[in-house]
Amino acid sequence: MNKFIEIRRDLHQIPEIGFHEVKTQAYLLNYINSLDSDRIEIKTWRTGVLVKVNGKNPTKTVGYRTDIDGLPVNEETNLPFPSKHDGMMHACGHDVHMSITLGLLTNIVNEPIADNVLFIFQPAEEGPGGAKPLMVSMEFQEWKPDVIYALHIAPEYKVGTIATKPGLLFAHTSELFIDFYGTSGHAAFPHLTNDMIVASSHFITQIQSIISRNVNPLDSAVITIGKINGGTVQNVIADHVRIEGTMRSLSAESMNKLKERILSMINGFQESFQCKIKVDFGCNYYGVINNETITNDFLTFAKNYNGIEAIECDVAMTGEDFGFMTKDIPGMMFWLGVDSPFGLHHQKLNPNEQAIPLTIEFLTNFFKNIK
Ligand SMILES: CC(=O)N[C@@H](CCC[C@H](N)C(=O)O)C(=O)O
Repeated sequence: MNKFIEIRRDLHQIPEIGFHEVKTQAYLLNYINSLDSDRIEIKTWRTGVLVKVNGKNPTKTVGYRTDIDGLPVNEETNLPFPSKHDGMMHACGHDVHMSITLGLLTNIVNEPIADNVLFIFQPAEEGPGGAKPLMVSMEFQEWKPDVIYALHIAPEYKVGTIATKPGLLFAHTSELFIDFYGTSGHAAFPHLTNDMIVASSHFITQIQSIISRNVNPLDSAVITIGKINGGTVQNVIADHVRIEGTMRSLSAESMNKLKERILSMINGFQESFQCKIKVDFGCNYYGVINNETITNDFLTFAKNYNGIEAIECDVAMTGEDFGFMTKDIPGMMFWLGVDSPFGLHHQKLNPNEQAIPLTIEFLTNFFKNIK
């Protein structure tokens, strides 16, 4: 079996959530240290790893970033190498991202290019966000790349497909955590209580009108509530409900509008339902904005590469803290086809591993041709 498919299977078994990637970091360091080259310099940053491969005749540093965290999803793939961590899974493909990065790193170490290459194994992409604090760290600043690349697996595309576009590729995001506090009591005497199931249910439906009535229809936004918790038993009125969600928008202005409207609805709901409501916007990511020239050059190379079908895709409402990197450093991200019948964040996500060796070979050749 291909060595990097084996590595992907090892990493698949040890998913860890953001800033807890302890076993993952140890696994990565163990592999990177085995490369044993005097061109390599290694630093750790929290649970992440930075690896600089010094070039033969460098005029710049080219960055390549992979995320390394898993998700709190209960795996149901039936694969022979399932997650060993209960309730955790690499359901966003970061195991595939890491193994491709290790393959590219190995090839660049074996056949260095002219420029330095910085490999960034970044923690906490799914939350609370590793890119922003990493970028202000001394470790990153000392080796800051001049240009930066990254990929994300795309279950909906066939293996061999690469999709991207210049400009906005991934949306601006903000998490949304809201707690409703009322008064509990007997289910038969609602007039003596203040029912937070009723208040939060109205709120959940009403916030969807922000999308249809407050956001410019020529712009786009999404509000998704993915989790509701509240109440104790069927005949007691709930005095606390917590809802958890995420918001997406195509513009930073619309994201501000979403937050503004949520806050003003909260004021109204506190008044009309006579309750206390607390909101926390959690982690916020800037949209991934691909540099025009870098992306067009990448697409031209990919379109002419044997075995790759390169297409220009639409913007997606997914989020990525790689957006903080493309905000500051010229760079680009692309979707990589992995042909899984189940999508990102699904408990049955099953990427086709043949994408791993193919992408390592493609990226190695691409890096050799970076001007
Ligand atoms: C590629 C991908 O799926 N990214 C995540 C990023 C999540 C950011 C944050 N935790 C949030 O929920 O807003 C996504 O859900 O798009």
